[in-house]
Amino acid sequence: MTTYFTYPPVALQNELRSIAEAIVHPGKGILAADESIGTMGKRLEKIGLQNTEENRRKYRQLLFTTDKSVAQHISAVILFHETLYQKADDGTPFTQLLRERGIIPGIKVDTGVVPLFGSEDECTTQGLDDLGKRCAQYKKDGCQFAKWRCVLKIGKNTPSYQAIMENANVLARYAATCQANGLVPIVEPEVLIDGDHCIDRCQKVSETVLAAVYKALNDHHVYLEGTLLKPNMVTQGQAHKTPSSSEEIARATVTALSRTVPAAVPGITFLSGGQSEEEATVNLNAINRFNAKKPWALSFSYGRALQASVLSAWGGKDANVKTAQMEFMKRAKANGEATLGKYATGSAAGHAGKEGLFVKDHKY
Ligand SMILES: O=P(O)(O)OC[C@H]1O[C@](O)(COP(=O)(O)O)[C@@H](O)[C@@H]1O
Repeated sequence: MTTYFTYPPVALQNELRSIAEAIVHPGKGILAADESIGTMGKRLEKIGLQNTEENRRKYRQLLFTTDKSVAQHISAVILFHETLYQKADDGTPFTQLLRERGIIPGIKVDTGVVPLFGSEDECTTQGLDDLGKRCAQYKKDGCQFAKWRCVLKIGKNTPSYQAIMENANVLARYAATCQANGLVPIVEPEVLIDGDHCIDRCQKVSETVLAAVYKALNDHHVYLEGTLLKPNMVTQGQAHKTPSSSEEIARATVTALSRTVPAAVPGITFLSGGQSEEEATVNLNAINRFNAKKPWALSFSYGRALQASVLSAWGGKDANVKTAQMEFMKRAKANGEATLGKYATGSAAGHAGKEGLFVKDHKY
């Protein structure tokens, strides 16, 4: 086995590291607004809107024209390809709106999940073929980071060796390609919440998956200081009978991460994965309050848990835009406080309340 390789140039290392560190600045986290067209359709359907390009544009405009003070809690936004090139009503490109607010634009670069042949309904994520070319273009167009999501499922026999190894390797190839083009890769191996498993099983699966991911990142010479991890929190399955407390979730999550994620990684930005807005905030707060060795920033990269109240307050009506933006501010502030372990439970009641955001058998 050869261990020879060349380090990326120092200037590239510094650039990647400083982008990653800015994203996980204390008190801040990421808005994941990169829902693919299909997923966005499901969100819009809930408020009675058609999944048209114009409705998707109007919704993202609402988010990105929120008062500039939102940048006290939101450091970065993940965009979908279509959104990156859209403009506000007055012609201002969305990327400019974000930059004016001091928010770093990023881009989802995977092209979705596909089944793994011969597996028990497991999948891998595709999009590697022209990734280098797309990353180079996205960097020119103002993106500073990228995201790629892999999905692992807990079942009696899953995740399988095949799924763990394939997804770890594809994440590593993606991460290396991003770094070669000046983009910080957000590495997202999501262990789904679907199932009736207990929290211990989720912890063991998360540890096994993360250990494989970091082995693959090392094999592919990925510069860890210029990466971020976007994992699931360690929780019981959605259909498990007894719920875990936020302290139990914090203990299991921090334990799994400390066993597998190198200290060189600057930050861990959790996905919300179907938790309600309040649960996602309370659990992040508990994770940050949990007393243990935690060498990385622990923050958020929430999609549903930052947007459920915004969407329901908006309801597709121009007259509700300001109220919906207030909801966004409220959740951003609450999660910002949670990154510091300073969120007071229940202090940011939202329009969507404690509504569960889990989508059973969702085909990602
Ligand atoms: O549209 P897709 O590809 O299904 O993406 C699903 C969503 O999952 C995420 O990775 C995490 O979102 P949640 O916080 O809602 O779990 C988002 O970044 C993304 O929008």
